[in-house]
Amino acid sequence: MPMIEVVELVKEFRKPQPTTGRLAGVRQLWAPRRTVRAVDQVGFAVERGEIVGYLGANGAGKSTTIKMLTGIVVPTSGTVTVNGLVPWANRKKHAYNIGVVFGQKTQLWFDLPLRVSLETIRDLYRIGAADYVSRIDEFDEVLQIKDFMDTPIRSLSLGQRMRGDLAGAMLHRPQVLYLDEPTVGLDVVAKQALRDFIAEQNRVHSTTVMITTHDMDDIEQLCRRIVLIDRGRVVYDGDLSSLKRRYLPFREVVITPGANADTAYIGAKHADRLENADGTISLRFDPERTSAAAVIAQAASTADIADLHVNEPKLEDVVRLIYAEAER
Ligand SMILES: Nc1ncnc2c1ncn2[C@@H]1O[C@H](COP(=O)(O)OP(=O)(O)OP(=O)(O)O)[C@@H](O)[C@H]1O
Repeated sequence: MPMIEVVELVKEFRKPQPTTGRLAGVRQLWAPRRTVRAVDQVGFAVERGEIVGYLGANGAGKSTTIKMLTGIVVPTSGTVTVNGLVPWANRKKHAYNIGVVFGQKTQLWFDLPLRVSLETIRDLYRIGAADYVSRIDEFDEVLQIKDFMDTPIRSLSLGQRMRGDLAGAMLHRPQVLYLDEPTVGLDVVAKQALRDFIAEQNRVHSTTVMITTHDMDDIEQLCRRIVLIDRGRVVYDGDLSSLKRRYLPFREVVITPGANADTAYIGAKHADRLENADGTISLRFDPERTSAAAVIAQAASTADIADLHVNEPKLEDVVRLIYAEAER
């Protein structure tokens, strides 16, 4: 049985029609309501131990889906089971199965030191004293939370707070971890610590992870599988490399000609030739028709080459393309 199973999930909200002109804000209160379908027949299954990137443009329906998976929001129709439980119907039992981190807001007690927040979580989940100590030691190895255990949450830097939040979310060893924009606003060092921690929890404890993020490095480093939604519907579900191939099927060899090379002859079969402003020449090819090795060998036989490199499609470009399509 999959760890997370989502079938024909729908969530509709009633929203006032947008109003414009004078006193628009006040008139909005009486504006007729319309139904917005934030999540539209979404379905997917996640196996234990998978890390899935749940992606989509702003307003695509990511957070609403995660809220239904965590049990905070009840769907309009459709079913969800997480480790065999319906999240909104079995809230208490379900809470033991999941950990949640929202990058935008903390789950910890703002005025209390991290230590007190973690001890409160320990007591809420009835974690034994020895387990608590060993888990804090384990978390500290990557997150270095012991450095600021006695600082109130409100005085922590964002990076420290997020490390504390992750420790709090994983303290009861949940089977599933939901992360909503976990690295937003963090510096590179803090981002890396978070990613290392998530990868390690997944590797050591087979924690199933669902992550929404606009940070493509999070995805590249953590997720092999992507579920992409657009206007509430799943438009792609598969591995990262196929996603790149589907949206950016071309690769290119970029050649810097030698000083005396006759650039007019640089080319290769099954490759389109583009002259770049910096004097380099791109040979763009479809990997289904030819290979980088063949393109390089032919180009090298046509002229003297000073340097070359192969450009792989970047996830960032793929996602930019998809999000731009979604906005049209
Ligand atoms: N409580 C709510 N009441 C009314 N409409 C809502 C509510 N929550 C979400 N929506 C609407 O549902 C749609 C999807 O929103 P959602 O927050 O799930 O998107 P998202 O993909 O998480 O976007 P973002 O990346 O901007 O967080 C949007 O049109 C949003 O305005």
